[in-house]
Amino acid sequence: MNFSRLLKTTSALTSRWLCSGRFQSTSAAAQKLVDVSVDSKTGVSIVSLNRKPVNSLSLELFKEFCGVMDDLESEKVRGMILKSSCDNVFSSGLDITELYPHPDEDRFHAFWLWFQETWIKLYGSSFPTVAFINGHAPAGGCVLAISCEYRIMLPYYKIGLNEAPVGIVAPDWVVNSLKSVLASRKAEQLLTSGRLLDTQEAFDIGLIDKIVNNEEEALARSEEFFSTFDNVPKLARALTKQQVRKNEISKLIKNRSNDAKLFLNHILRPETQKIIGSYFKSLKDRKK
Ligand SMILES: CCCCCCCC/C=C\C=C\CC(=O)SCCNC(=O)CCNC(=O)[C@H](O)C(C)(C)COP(=O)(O)OP(=O)(O)OC[C@H]1O[C@@H](n2cnc3c(N)ncnc32)[C@H](O)[C@@H]1OP(=O)(O)O
Repeated sequence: MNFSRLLKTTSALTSRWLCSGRFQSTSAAAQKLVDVSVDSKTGVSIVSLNRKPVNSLSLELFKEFCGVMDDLESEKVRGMILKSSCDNVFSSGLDITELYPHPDEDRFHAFWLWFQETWIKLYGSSFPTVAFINGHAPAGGCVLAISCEYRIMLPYYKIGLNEAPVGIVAPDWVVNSLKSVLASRKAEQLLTSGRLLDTQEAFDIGLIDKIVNNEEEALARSEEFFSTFDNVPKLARALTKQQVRKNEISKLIKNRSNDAKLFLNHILRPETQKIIGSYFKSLKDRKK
């Protein structure tokens, strides 16, 4: 099966979940969780995550984001910049309330499939993608950033994969996305320590590509990146990117339901619930 068809294909079980109207946000019409605008100078789409206060990643946000990615694919956009509308936070990662306390199993299954779908669409997109990391990007926030092709970050924020200290083990598709950016040894150090790096450290190890001081500079640096493809036929670029990324994506597509089951079992374990619970409490207590 060719890769474009594989991207559109998923198991019957997965399709049933992804297509079902269950877990529809009642306020979806009232509040957009993902905003899209177009930079009139460059024709590039700017996609802003807009789930206040910290862009924690919920099932509803994933669904909306996937819809936006489908639109951008069919409009054949020149490129996309992913950023945040929240002050100081790009994304705070998975919404912990989707994981704790003891999530509803059906909702959690759907939540995980939509997280996978988000990664498949972002990592496998045909158009060039830039993450403008305009705030902290821990855990799932970092996963979004490393799924893009190029990363530009404002100073003094933190980025990394701090799953291990939260009692969560990263699946191979997340590990391999990180290894597509960093050498294996650096990726392992970052994952096993769960350390969050500041902008300068992230730049020094190659986790991000550029440091900028403001949005204007970010747009200029993004444009430099997009223009490196101006003389490359769109289709050839897209197929080449997918050629590089297809093994990881194909592996997940064939294993989606199992990956969801594994994660659910892991999350439901009393020890995992306990660790996530005390982590969440410490997050809340920080402000007291
Ligand atoms: C077989 C096993 C397979 C395992 C597969 C594993 C898959 C691995 C792949 C990805 C996994 C990802 C896991 C996650 O993403 S878990 C989430 C991890 N996130 C974090 O650790 C970040 C936590 N948040 C923070 O550190 C800060 O909030 C920060 C982002 C730095 C922003 O700080 P600040 O601006 O000071 O804002 P507050 O801390 O006051 O936050 C405002 C309110 O938002 C709540 N909050 C923050 N983050 C989350 C979150 N992720 N989920 C839910 N809620 C969150 C916070 O508690 C505040 O609430 P309140 O106002 O009520 O106090």
